[in-house]
Parts: sequence; structure tokens; C-alpha cells
Amino acid sequence: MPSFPSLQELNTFHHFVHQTLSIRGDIAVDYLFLQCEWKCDYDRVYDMLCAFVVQCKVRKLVIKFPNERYKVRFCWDLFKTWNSLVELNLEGGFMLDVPEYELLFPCLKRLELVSVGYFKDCSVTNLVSGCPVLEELFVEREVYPDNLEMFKVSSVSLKRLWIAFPRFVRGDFLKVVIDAPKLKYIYVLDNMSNDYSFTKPLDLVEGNINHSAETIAQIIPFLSSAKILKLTCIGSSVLNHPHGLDMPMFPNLVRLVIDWGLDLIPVLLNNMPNLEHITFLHQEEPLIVEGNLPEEPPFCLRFKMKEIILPKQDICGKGACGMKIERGEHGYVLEDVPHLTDYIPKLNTHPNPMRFNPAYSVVKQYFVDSDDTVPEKVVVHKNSPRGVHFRRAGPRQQVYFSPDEVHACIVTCGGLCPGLNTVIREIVCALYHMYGVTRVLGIDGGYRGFYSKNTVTLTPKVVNDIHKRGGTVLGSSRGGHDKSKIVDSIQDRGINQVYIIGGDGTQKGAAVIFEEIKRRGIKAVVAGIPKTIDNDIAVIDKSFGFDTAVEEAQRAINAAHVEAESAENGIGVVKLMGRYSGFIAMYATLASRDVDLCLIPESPFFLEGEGGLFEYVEKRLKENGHMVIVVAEGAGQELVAQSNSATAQDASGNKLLKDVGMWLSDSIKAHFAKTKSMHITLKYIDPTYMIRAVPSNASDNIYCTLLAQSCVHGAMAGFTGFISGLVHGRQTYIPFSRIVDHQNKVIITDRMWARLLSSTNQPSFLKPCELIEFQKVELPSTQLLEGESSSSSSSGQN
Ligand SMILES: Nc1ncnc2c1ncn2[C@@H]1O[C@H](COP(=O)(O)OP(=O)(O)O)[C@@H](O)[C@H]1O
Ligand SMILES: O=P(O)(O)OC[C@H]1O[C@](O)(COP(=O)(O)O)[C@@H](O)[C@@H]1O
Ligand SMILES: [Mg+2]
Repeated sequence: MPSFPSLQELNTFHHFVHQTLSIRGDIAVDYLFLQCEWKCDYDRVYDMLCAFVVQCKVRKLVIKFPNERYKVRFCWDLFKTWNSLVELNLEGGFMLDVPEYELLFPCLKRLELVSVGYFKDCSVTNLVSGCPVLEELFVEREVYPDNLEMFKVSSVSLKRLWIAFPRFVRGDFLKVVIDAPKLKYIYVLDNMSNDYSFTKPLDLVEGNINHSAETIAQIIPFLSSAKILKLTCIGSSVLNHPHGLDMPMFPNLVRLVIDWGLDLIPVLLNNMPNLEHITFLHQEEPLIVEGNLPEEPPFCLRFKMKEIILPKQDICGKGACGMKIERGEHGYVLEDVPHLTDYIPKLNTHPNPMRFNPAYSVVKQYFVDSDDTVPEKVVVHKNSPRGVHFRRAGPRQQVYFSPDEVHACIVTCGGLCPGLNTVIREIVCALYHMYGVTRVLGIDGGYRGFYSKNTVTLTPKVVNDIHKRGGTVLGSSRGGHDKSKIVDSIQDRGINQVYIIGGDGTQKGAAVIFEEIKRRGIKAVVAGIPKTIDNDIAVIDKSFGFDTAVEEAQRAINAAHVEAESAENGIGVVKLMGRYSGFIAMYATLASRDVDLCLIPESPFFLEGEGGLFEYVEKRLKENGHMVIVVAEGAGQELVAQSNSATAQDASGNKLLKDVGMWLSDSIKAHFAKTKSMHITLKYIDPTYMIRAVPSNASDNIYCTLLAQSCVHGAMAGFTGFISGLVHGRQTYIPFSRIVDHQNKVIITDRMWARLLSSTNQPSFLKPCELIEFQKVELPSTQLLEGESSSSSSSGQN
């Protein structure tokens, strides 16, 4: 694209817009996004734009012009005809010169001004004053200086205010005056100005101030009504003195996050009688509170405090970034995921670039509320506690990476699984298209690829078609997890977002990488996407590729059924994947209805004697003339081991399994040869690797897309040490620690296994006394009520 469009190009553009206008007539347009990549004839663009906005009653307007040092004066008079606007975002090459109007935008509720220049001090004041119902104002200033000496906002309707002046660009003194009596939420990140004043007392709900210690001291009396406060200090804290500040009372404050003023803690706590949660961010010095300690502990510590999160060098040595558990009323527990700011407190945030994405901005409230959580249990009793919750996944209003700062990488580890390529594709596309990130690397061949192979550059073009193929375009492997070499490689390449797709073993490895990155204090997030064809990952509803595997298994079961039906006393044996968890076998059996016997690792069985497998096979053949057996690869391993004692491990340390399908087929054949009770024809089908290698089906493709996008949103928002996963149909972020603890297994005392037994009519192979033992150990866990406990978790089996 040339930097200056030719007159002909501009005319074509005008013509196109005029045509659109005449086609649309005066049909209302909800959202209009105008982005110019080049410096152009702004006056003519405004002309067209204004006509369009008025005629089509545009409600939300985004205009993005290139951000240049010499900005173009905004032809402001035209704007005041825009009566329909509810939201206006201006970014880039504008110089706002706003005269005093009584009424400018009568309906405008949200105004975003990013990197625009201001002609005079009164420009911003006039603009805001001309919007009588304005509720949200977002102002981000930029590196090029303008004429502003004082930033004054005066509004009777304003509820939320973001001030982001992150870079120091001028020596001049900039004064900030806020006259907004209805302000409820204020977010300040400011490196430019240090004279703040509020003309009226505030009735705040939340304040988030990242500023110098002096300015925080100036602002703090105005924040005293807040319920939630985050006070973080730019530069060194100079307020380490209890008498340096006249501390007001904070009667409503329940949550405080702070990284400065250690000596103020006793005073702070004394003045915050209702404080329930306090988080101390990173401190240079050990957290030892000396000096004027009150005679008795503050009221909030004695009666109100529910949670204290300490920085890295805390007294118990555990650190704020370990398992983050937060408790609330009525037994509410949030198992939170770590965040970059747990160990790097002074990080800049940026408004989420998705707010300019035309596709997503149609959503009424696109960004996820930071307080949204998803319950682990959805079956509750009237009085049961609210239980464990996970953070809801999705895009956040503020992100911790600017698009050009991100350098991401993707790695796939462990066995294959349908959908791996879809996840890779969707991570790349989400980074590119949603966040404007253009540097994404593929790591070749699993963990060892970090240090022993070249990387692959991934772009939307490269990954365009890969979801139609099975396997992983990046290659995968077992073993090769060398923590130091991997993190060295991440650090050396300047990678700051690591996406790790793999099963339980892979996520254990990811947790180790996360801990090492945190220990080294690197600004890099580690985000996992759980892959397992066996569906053996705890907490989540199911893993991607599982549906495809169950569907593909039907083809093998059908073939086994056809073979069995067409022979006298025909037996079809099908082996399916499932090392420790028999979900594929169970679901494939239930879906097919042709299966007479399903064997899984969780349910022991025996061959000989009364109630044994041979007796059942004979009975079934006599009744029906044929039968189909589905066996998960991990079933009956102890029986197979009796006939073949060698045990070995794969490169990841997983036990290598004996071929139970072959062993079972041989055992059945040998039994009938020995007893001569009937002549049988047995066909053994092993489709295991064929099932793993197919591309994912439609529903898995969609699921993979959601998982990948959620993971990218989480990483951009600065969360780390998490996997994205579906919990009761909602996308969530789950801490690594939660899923590497134990595996998801079929609970054979659940209704789902009972359903299977009833559909196949097979024996349970359990004696009544053994069943009682199982019931004692294996209580259903995902829907446990208070007081119940379980050793493992089930996957919606009830
Ligand atoms: N406990 C562990 N700690 C660190 N890395 C591990 C651990 N378990 C497995 N890994 C690594 O994770 C990768 C995949 O593990 P594996 O068990 O083969 O597959 P999956 O992730 O599918 O369960 C391998 O590179 C392996 O070395
Ligand atoms: O032959 P491989 O590649 O080791 O794979 C065998 C194993 O891989 C799986 O398909 C998947 O296991 P992972 O999820 O641990 O990779 C198991 O069902 C199976 O036991
Ligand atoms: Mg595994």
C-alpha cells in the first residue's frame, strides 16, 4: 500500500462509499469501523463519513488513523450532528480541537480516545462536557507531545474512567483534574503527570492506581469509599513511613492489592475494618513488619480476613504464585490460576485490541467480567456450600502484551489425537486475527524440539488447511523433557507465550516449565491445552478428539459385527485405546448397541469358572450365534502379565502395555479348542492407531477452536500456569496443579457404567463383597456434595 493514495484511488473509495450509502438508504447501521492505513485527504473522508453516520443512524463508530507526529486537525463542527452515537472510539492521527458546545453527543455512553492529540487544554474538557449521558471514558495518551498542560474531565454522568498515560514524554508538568461525582470505577496508569485532584468526594466501588508513591498519597483520601483497591507503585516507594501519610478510613474496603509502603501495613489494616482479602505483590525486602504495631491485632484481622496472599519471599516460603485459593461466602472457593503480576508486579496493561475488531464488536458485552467464575459442581442441595469454582475463560478488557511485543510458540507432545492440527491452526489464527500478533513459532517434534531442532514459522497461510489432516504438522514425541534446556531456549529466543498441547504427562512437564520461568522472573506465560484421546484428564467435561475417536471406533465395531454375524459362532474382538481409562471403549459400546461385552482397565474381570468371561461367551453364542467384544488396551493387564512377565516403559515413563486384544483372542480360541464345546470363528481387529490418526470431526473442530481461542485470550490477559478446559459447557482456566494431581477414570459404581452393563447384558465380574469395596473407594466425584469424598474424578457420568 503506498503511503499516499492517488486521487484516483481516493475517488474510487468515495464512489464506493456513496454507492453503499444509496443502497443502504436510511437503514440503521449498528457499527461502523473505519481504518485508514495511509495518510489521506481527511476532510473528504470526514465528509463522506459524516453523511453516512447521520443517514444510517450509526450507534457505534470506530475511526482509526495512522498514528503520526503531525496530526490532522479534526473538523469538529461536523461531528455534532451525530445524534445517534452511543459509542465512539478515536485512535491515531487526530488533533482534537473542540470548542465549547452545550450539547455534542446527546446519547454517547462510551468514549475512547487512544493516542489522539489535544489542541488546547479545554479540548478534552469541552468534548466530555458535551456528552450529557457519558458513562465510560477511556483515555490513552501517547509518545508524541501535544499542547495539553492540564487534563480536566468534568462530567455528572461518568461512572468509569481509565487513564493510561504510560510513557514519559515530556518534561512539562501535566495536571489532572477530575470532576465526576458519580464515578464508581477508576483505573490510573500514569507515568506523565503527578498532580492529581478531585473536585468532589467520590463514591467509588473500585480503584486501581499504578503511580508514584507521592501521587498515590495525593489520591488516597479520595478513594476511601472503595470496596476494591489495587495500589501499585511506579519507581521506588518513598512512603515507607507510617507518619508520611494521613491515612483515611476505608469503611467499605473488602479487597486490597498493594506492593508498597510496608511500614504502613499496621495503619492500613487499622483503617480497613472490613478488609477480607489482601494481596502483597512482590517486595524488594522481606515481608517483616516492624515498628509501631498496634497493641491488639486490627479488627479486620481478627474478624473479617479470609485470605492473605504473600509475595515470593513470604514467611512460609510458599509464594503467591502457588495454588491460589480464594474463599467467599457460603463455601465459595475459587481455585484461581497464576498471573504474570504474581511475580512481576509492575507490568503495563493495554486496552484489548479486539475492541476494534468489527466481527467481535457486534457482541453486546464482549469482554468477560473479571469476577466471572464457573462452578465445578452443578448439582447442589438447597443448603449445600457453593463449592469450588474456576475462572471463566474469555477475552479481557485489558491485556498484558502489546501485539508487536508477543513472540509465541506452539508445541505438541505425547501420542497423537484427532484435532491437534485444528488447535494449532486456531491458536495461530486467534493470535493473528484477534490480537494482531504476527510472530508465532512451531516447535518441531515435542519438548526436545526446543533445544535440538529448528523451529517452523507459523502464519495463517501456513496453517490454513491443516485441520483437514490427522496427526500434528509440528510432530510429537515422548521423553526429552529437559527443564533447563527448554527454558534456556525460551529465554534465548525471546519467546513470551508458550502454548503446550498435550496430555497428562505433557501438562506435568508444562507445570515444571512454568515454575522455572517464574523462578527466573521471565515475562512469559505458559498455557496448556489438554490433549488426550483417552479422556483421562480430570475436571474437564471431555478432551478434544474424544468424540472423533468414539465415532471412528464405530467403523471397527461395525466391521467386527459384520464378520461375526456371517460366521457360525462368530466372535469379533475390537481393541480400542485407553491406557488407564476406558472411556472410548465405554462410549463406543454404548453408541453402537452391537457390542455384547466391554472390558475396561477400571473393571476387573476373570476368564475361568462360574460368572467368568468364558461362561458368558458360551452363553451368548448359544443365545445369539455371534458376539462382539470391545476391549480397551489397558484392560486386564494383570491377567496378561501372568502369561508374559516382561515390563517396560516408554520414553516418557509410561508403562508399556501388553497386547490384551491378542491375548484375549488367543485365550478364547484356546478355551474352545480345549473344551470342544462348540466350533468358533474369531476375528481380531486392532484399529487403535487408525483411530488416532484421523482428522477431527465437525464437533471436535468447533471444540478445538474454542479451546485454542480461550487459551490465547488467557495468555494475552497475562494468566499463566493454566490449561483451558470445558467445565459444564463453559470455557474455563484451570491451574496445572489441579489436573496433574490425578487422572479421570470411569467410575464403575456410577450410572453410566450401569447403563453399559444393562445395554450389553454382560456380567459385572464382581462378587457382592468386592462391589461393596468398590463403592467405598469410588464415590462419584464431580457432583459430590459436602462431606462426600472421592479418590478420582468422573466425566459427567451420572
Ligand atoms: N512428570 C513429568 N515431568 C516432566 N515432564 C514429563 C512428565 N511426564 C511426562 N513428561 C513429558 O511430557 C511429554 C509427553 O508425555 P507423555 O506421557 O508421553 O504423553 P501425554 O502428554 O500425552 O500424556 C514427554 O516429552 C515427557 O517427557
Ligand atoms: O504407541 P504410543 O505412541 O506410545 O501410544 C500409545 C498410547 O497413546 C495413547 O493413545 C494416548 O496416550 P497419551 O495421551 O498419554 O499420549 C494411549 O491410549 C496409548 O496407550
Ligand atoms: Mg498420558
